[in-house]
Amino acid sequence: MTPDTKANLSDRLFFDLDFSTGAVAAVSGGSDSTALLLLLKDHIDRTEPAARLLAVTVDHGLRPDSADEARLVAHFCAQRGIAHRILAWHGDKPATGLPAAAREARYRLLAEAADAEGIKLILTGHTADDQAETVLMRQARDDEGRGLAGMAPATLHDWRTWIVRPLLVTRRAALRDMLRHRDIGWIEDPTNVDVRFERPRMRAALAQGESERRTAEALARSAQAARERHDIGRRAAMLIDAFASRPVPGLIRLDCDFAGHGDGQAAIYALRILLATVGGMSFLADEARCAALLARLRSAPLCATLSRTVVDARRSGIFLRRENRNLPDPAPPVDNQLWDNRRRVTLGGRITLKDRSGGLVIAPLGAAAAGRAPPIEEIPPSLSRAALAAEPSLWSGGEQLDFAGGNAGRQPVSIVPAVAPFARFLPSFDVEPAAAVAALVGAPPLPAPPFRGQDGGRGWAKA
Ligand SMILES: Nc1ncnc2c1ncn2[C@@H]1O[C@H](COP(=O)(O)OP(=O)(O)OP(=O)(O)O)[C@@H](O)[C@H]1O
Repeated sequence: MTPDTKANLSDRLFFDLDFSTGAVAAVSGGSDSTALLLLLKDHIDRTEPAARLLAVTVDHGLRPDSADEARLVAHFCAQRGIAHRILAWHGDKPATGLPAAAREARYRLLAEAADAEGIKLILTGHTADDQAETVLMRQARDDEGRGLAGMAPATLHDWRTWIVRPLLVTRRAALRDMLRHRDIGWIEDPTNVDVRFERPRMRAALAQGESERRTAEALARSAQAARERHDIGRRAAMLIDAFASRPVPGLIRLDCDFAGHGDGQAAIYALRILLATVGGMSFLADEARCAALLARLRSAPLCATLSRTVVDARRSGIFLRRENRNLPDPAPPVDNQLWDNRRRVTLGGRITLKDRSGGLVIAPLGAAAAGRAPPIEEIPPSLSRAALAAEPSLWSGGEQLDFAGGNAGRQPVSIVPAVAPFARFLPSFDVEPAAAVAALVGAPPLPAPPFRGQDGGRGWAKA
């Protein structure tokens, strides 16, 4: 690859990214993330030399060589004048679900590194080959639905840091050619060929013939599924805007007409998101069960529970509230913790030693305190009280200080609503319904998107 085409490539990959707060590049030292770092450095040097660039390597401590590999990346960065940090994953490593736990820890550490520098953008080196593997793995698991969209071009982490995958449209072979041309080596992670794991198995299977055709087909399928997923999210957001309201914290009311709306598919998607939000679930409510519930809601009053949410349909509306079971036990507030997945807890600067040493706890408001809440017009008091009882409240020595529906901001702890299924990871496909639900439940608005202007063909949904 000539220097000229390299410049073209980096411009095409990064031209629309907002580097105003800088960027963290997630670099494992493999070919993809090494290429990402070089192209990014080249782009920033040429177009935005004042923008900060920080490379971060996570040492998962899962292989004997991992610390040495992280130091190799540090050396590589030092040679090029790129700031670099190594972050180690401490703590217990689970016996099952290790790749998923490692990924969670990796994104948490990357986000902490970005936060510490005031950076709002993290870039990873996922390629078109990774995307094809993801789609084929999901297909092999019989996930024929919207999961076939694969990885989103961007994902919002913890409702505040964007993780962007600018290489998602670029083939690994092209990146490796670029590295070879510049005489730059990379680390081969032995886990990538360890067939005990699903992805290496898929990679090996893909390499066994017709790989180009199968990859191209998988990518086309993914692009189509991404369009469909964005579209249904947009329609679901319209229904949420039009039919849902929040009479009191913890209680969502849907107009009865929602159940009979002509766009049944979007109504099911909206219901899946709303049930997960109200129930504090990190994944959407089951599609088939929501479809059945919606059908029943069309014909009769009912009271049912799904996704930890009580669905109480009456003539005056369809009401959703968190069921009163399995609420979190009273516990001292922890910074950036999700309480019941429904509230984000942030410790303010004014928190004192006494507060920290056990004086403060977060616990459900409970039936007694909820019973004292004033009635709300047109809302059956039994419903609003049951919803309020499951809301978090701040207590000190048995005395109730405030609850999340009140003016919690004046307390040393802020407890703000979160959109449970998207609170940790929000794929860009779902920004429209996430924004609609955030407005509904009083969660903070979404941060500005990571792309400037048009989406550069990434399938990005503008919030
Ligand atoms: N140890 C690491 N340190 C920093 N970044 C990493 C590390 N491992 C992976 N990454 C980042 O994640 C990208 C994808 O890596 P890889 O495909 O190995 O991870 P994955 O677990 O399959 O992906 P995902 O994290 O989305 O599931 C890399 O290109 C790199 O940007």
